[in-house]
Formats: sequence, C-alpha cells, structure tokens
Amino acid sequence: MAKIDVAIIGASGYTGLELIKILINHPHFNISYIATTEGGIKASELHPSLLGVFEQEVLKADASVVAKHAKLAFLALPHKAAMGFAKELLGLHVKVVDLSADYRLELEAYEKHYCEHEDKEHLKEAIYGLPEINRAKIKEANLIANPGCYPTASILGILPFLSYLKKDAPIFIDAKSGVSGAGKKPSATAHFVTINENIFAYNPLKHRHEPEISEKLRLVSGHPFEVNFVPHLLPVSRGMLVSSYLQTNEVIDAKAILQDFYKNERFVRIREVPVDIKSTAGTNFCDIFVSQKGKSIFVSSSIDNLLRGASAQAVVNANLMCGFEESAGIPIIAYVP
Ligand SMILES: NC(=O)C1=CN([C@@H]2O[C@H](COP(=O)(O)OP(=O)(O)OC[C@H]3O[C@@H](n4cnc5c(N)ncnc54)[C@H](OP(=O)(O)O)[C@@H]3O)[C@@H](O)[C@H]2O)C=CC1
Ligand SMILES: CC(=O)N[C@@H](CCC(=O)OP(=O)(O)O)C(=O)O
Repeated sequence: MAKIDVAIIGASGYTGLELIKILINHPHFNISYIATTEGGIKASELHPSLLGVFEQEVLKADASVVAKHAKLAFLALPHKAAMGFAKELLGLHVKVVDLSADYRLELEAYEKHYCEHEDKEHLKEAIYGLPEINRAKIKEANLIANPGCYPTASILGILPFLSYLKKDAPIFIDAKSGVSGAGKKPSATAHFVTINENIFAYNPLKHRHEPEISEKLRLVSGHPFEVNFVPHLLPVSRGMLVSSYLQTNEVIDAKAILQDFYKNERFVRIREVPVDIKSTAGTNFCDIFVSQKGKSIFVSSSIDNLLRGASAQAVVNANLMCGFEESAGIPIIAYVP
C-alpha cells in the first residue's frame, strides 16, 4: 500500500523533532515536506542527533507548497502562529493536526486566555484530539486540536470518576512537568542553575491549561466542576506526573471503576503502585494509579509530555483520521533504565 505524504511545520522545535523520530519509521506515513520559519538547512543540521539518519532538506514554510506535497500537516508551532497556517492549509484541502492551543477551546475561553482568534470558521469544526473521549469524531475530522500535555494527563486520570464526583466539591490538580514542556527557547526558569536540583510551582491557579481541563470535563459530564490547577517544573528533561484529588458522593470501588473504564484502551495502563515518569518516558502510554480513603480519591497519572502530551498523540490522531490502526508506528518502549 502506498504511504500517505505528510508535512511537519515547526521542525526545529522539540515536538517537531519527536514527530520526525516517530514518522521516520511509520508504516503508512512518509515525511514529504518539513519546514521552519527560514528553511535553507538540512534536518541533521537542525537536530545533530539525526546525522546519518534523516538528512532531508528543510524548507521555508509555505502553505501553498505544502498542499502540493502532502495530504496532512502537523503544526508544531506556537499558538497564534499555528492558526495562520491551519486556516490556509484547510482552504487547500490539507488535513491538519495542530499541536498548539489554537483550536482547543471554545471561542470565548480562547480569547480570554490567549489572544483574538483569527480562524473562527474552522474553530467550530475542530475536534479535540483525545482518542479516549473523541475517537469516532477524530476519524471523520479534517482538523484536530491536539490536547495540551497537562490536560492529557489530568483528564485521563479524572475521567473514569466524573459521574461519581460530588458536584459542589472542587477538583484539585497538582502537576509536575519536565523542562522540555516549555519548548526549545531558553528562559529564566529553564536556566540550568535555576532548575537543577530544584522544584517550584509556576502560575498557580492561573495557568492557561486550567480552562482547557475544566471545559473538557464539563463537556463530558455536563457539569461545570471547579478545577484548581497548580503546575510545577521538575529538574528533568521529559516526563509529567499529575496528582488529582477528588471527592465522591458515595464510597465507590475506585480501582474497579478505573480498570473497567480503560479495559479496552491500548494506551492507558492501570498500575498497582503509584506511577512514575520513567516508565512512560519514550512512549504514548498514560499510566494511572488510584488510592482511596472513604470518599476521598487520589489519582496519580504519568505521561511523556513530548509524546502522549504532544507528538505521539498527534500521530495517533493522524492514524485515526487516515483510517489506519490507532497504534501504527506509535512508540511503546520506555527509556528505562
Ligand atoms: N513541549 C511540549 O511538551 C508540548 C508542546 N506543545 C505545543 O506544541 C507546539 C510546539 O511546541 P515545542 O515544540 O515545545 O516548541 P519549540 O519552541 O521547541 O518549537 C516551536 C518552533 O516553532 C517555530 N516557530 C514558528 N513560528 C514561530 C513564532 N512566531 N514564534 C516562535 N517560534 C516559531 C520555531 O522554529 P523556527 O523559528 O525555526 O521556525 C520553533 O522552533 C506549541 O504550541 C506548544 O505549546 C503541546 C504539548 C506539549
Ligand atoms: C513546563 C512548561 O512550561 N509547560 C508548558 C505547557 C506545554 C504545553 O502543553 O503547552 P501548550 O498548551 O501551549 O500546548 C507551560 O506551562 O506553558
């Protein structure tokens, strides 16, 4: 069977590199076009780890050229930059998987937490690309809003318990991310001396992923749960650990509910012991552990922020959009030890 040609725009960043690494060995996709803002460089010059492995020429990003070379494009760009490309590509009948936040939220929430939306038309048809809640819709979609990393780990942990939760009890989420979550551009908090052997919260109760988590929980449950979200930065390159604290109406068997909810899901693993970040690093798995004391529930979830939190989930979405097996070419072997 002939492979489907795909494009990566934003190939110089961290998620762009992860997309290249997954797609190089993909059984059904061929990287026919990769681009950055300026182009004029080889992939192995952008990412020295690709030397002798992937030497493709990197072009200056241009939607009309993408349309000549690819049926589907991955946008690994910052928000705002992504919607400009998505709008043009969709007009040229190229399917889009957008890794940025541009199509994840309803219009009002997006404009409150990000900026003015420049593609309101396509925002209406975008599908939130979390397969565990939207698999059927993803298969029919032309535009996927790939979920944020914190929302992916948080929502997957909370989802099985949504219908048992006390409606007036706030949900508390304590989340920790590796530094690659902040992207390639250096910053004061990502400075080695600041983050090495250190850990700290940032944007507590004010992070832009809080509205993403609460909107998706509301759309699934029909109830506007109050979500309190506090992210932390961890002194590791990749990995994400999320602790969610929930209150149920009645005493439930949390472990049985969790196991039953995900019994047919390929990329969710239920653990008997609290999860760790190494066991999911390098994979598309979300590992989940639950513990309870009466009606108080502790859910611990772990993902690789760059893979299940971005690029591997993006390729899972592309697989579904193109009618392939969901797990085709998706990494499952963790970077252990
Ligand atoms: N890192 C993570 O764990 C996750 C990231 N995401 C999202 O995925 C997208 C890509 O993230 P990531 O790969 O980490 O980001 P990086 O900062 O590592 O890479 C983004 C790339 O976009 C290119 N770019 C194009 N236009 C602009 C612009 N106007 N301003 C700045 N850069 C631009 C830059 O390359 P050049 O200038 O060379 O073209 C840059 O290398 C973002 O929207 C991010 O929020 C989502 C989930 C997790
Ligand atoms: C550690 C770190 O800085 N993480 C990023 C989230 C990465 C991500 O998923 O961002 P998008 O929603 O833009 O896709 C942050 O807190 O802004």
